[in-house]
Amino acid sequence: MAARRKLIAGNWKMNCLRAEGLALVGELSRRLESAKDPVFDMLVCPPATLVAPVADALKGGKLAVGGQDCHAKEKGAHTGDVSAPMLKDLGCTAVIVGHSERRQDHGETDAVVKAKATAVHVAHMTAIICVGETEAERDAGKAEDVVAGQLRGSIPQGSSAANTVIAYEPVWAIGTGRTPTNDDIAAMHAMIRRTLDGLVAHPESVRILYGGSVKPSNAVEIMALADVDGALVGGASLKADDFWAIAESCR
Ligand SMILES: O=C[C@H](O)COP(=O)(O)O
Repeated sequence: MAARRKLIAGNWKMNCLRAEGLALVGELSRRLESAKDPVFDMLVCPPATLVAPVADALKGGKLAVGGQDCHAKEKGAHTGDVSAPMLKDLGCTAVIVGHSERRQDHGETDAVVKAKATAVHVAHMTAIICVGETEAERDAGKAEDVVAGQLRGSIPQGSSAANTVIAYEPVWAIGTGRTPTNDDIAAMHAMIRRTLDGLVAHPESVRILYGGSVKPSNAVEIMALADVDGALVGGASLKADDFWAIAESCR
């Protein structure tokens, strides 16, 4: 099996003013730059308002910067939106697409997510494509079918480990303090890996992140599961100590 380097990604969502965000990345960057041979890559995805100052502060360093969303079009009359080339222009290397909060709050369908992921690829960045079932879907025994359907609908042709990361985030685990059992996470990640066969080149090389109430106290066991190649962290990514502890849980 191809070695997959862990990715610890922080999704700040709609949090942080400038001073807070710059202090957070200052601390994380200081730790990352002085870490000896870290076994993980680290990425922060600030709100659109902070991408430029954060990217400027981190320029040339190891801590990468990404966007939380982008428009599918390169430019045009789309008030309030941000395009993939605009994020690239600021120094982003990745963009989260299809987060369940976008799917729920903005009605984003798999087709929309696929178009956005395509835009990210065209702009030469990595698309972090999010998938995950609701609690009702899990209770109905449909979790794997739902996630497989989202993968088939959201992953563009031409995707590979070089431009695509999958993030499995059960909707009911986001910000709730609840997580699936380790067996359930491992089973879902294995299913995702199987489903990637035929959708991406070299599926064994694609990183599959787990997201949903990851914190220092559960990170060691979750990061050790087969086919878990890192984490997409929300709340705990806003505290340098917690986010760093999650990263250090990678072996
Ligand atoms: O993108 C991150 C996820 O939605 C997880 O959020 P959370 O760690 O606050 O549960």
